Amino acid sequence: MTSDETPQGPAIEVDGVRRSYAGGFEAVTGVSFSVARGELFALLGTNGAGKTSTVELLEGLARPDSGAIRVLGHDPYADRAAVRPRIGVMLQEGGFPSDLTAAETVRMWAGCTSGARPTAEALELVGLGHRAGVRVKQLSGGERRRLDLALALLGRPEVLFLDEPTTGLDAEGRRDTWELVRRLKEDGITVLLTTHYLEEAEALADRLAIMHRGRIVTTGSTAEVTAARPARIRFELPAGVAPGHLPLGLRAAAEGRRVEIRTDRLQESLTELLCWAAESNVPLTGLDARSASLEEAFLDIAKSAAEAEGVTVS
Ligand SMILES: Nc1ncnc2c1ncn2[C@@H]1O[C@H](COP(=O)(O)OP(=O)(O)OP(=O)(O)O)[C@@H](O)[C@H]1O
Repeated sequence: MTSDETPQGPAIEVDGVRRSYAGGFEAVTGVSFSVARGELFALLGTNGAGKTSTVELLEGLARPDSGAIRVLGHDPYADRAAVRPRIGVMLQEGGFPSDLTAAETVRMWAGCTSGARPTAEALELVGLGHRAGVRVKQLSGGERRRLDLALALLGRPEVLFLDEPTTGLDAEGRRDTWELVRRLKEDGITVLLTTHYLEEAEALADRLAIMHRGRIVTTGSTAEVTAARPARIRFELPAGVAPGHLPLGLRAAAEGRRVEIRTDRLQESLTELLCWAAESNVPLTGLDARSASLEEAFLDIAKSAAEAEGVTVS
């Protein structure tokens, strides 16, 4: 262990990082966040927000123009030899020779990984034990993603980078991967996840950051990110009862008999609505009350960021 490494310090620290590409386009414009050991942190964002550009810096594949990055206490670019054996990277496209079997692929990869798990263990870990002898080209898309994951886990990493791990998987494959990621977390692995699936971040992340145009627009737990967004109550009024009959305090938008109320005080508004319905003897068909989802928060954030830039989003 080197002097700059604190065992209890964050697994990842990013401070004021900027990255430009040839031609001067700045894709990452001053990003800061930190990820505690054993935490799962999700990096979300609109298309082209700069997630991949940021993650590549953390993986030591490029050097930031300015700002500082520490992964397990080291600069991942300057000190790549110290960091690389301790991280696992699951790429979006594995790109293996398609004529090799799953087991041969793992063995080939193990040849360049220090302290690699045995092949059978790596395949079992991702539920591919029974597919060891199958050629890569005969694996399903979901199985190939799991093979990508087996390779990322081969060196027993302390920090795992998952880039869109469930893209192309069906609902069951996605749930299986989530279970696996949860188990890895229970084993104490720190995970940095990028995903376009907000429900994936909602299901897995301890904390998350939403990026837009190279910067972090909001960060926190799902509950913190959604807390600032209004909750929603929906129902249908019976014929003969107009939305105008609702209590004045409830800001209701109506379309025919369907009513939607947006509120920052879900419990109070719901109580007010239910008391009114009981007193007035009005049945509320299809009543549904819920806090804002991460998806709503994300869409709101993307919309306000675009509006601030003068772009209209429908
Ligand atoms: N090699 C490159 N040269 C020039 N510009 C680039 C390069 N790579 C990415 N960019 C630009 O940098 C910006 C951020 O790209 P990046 O791939 O980091 O975003 P992202 O958030 O990962 O996007 P997505 O969700 O669409 O994959 C985009 O505008 C992209 O066009």
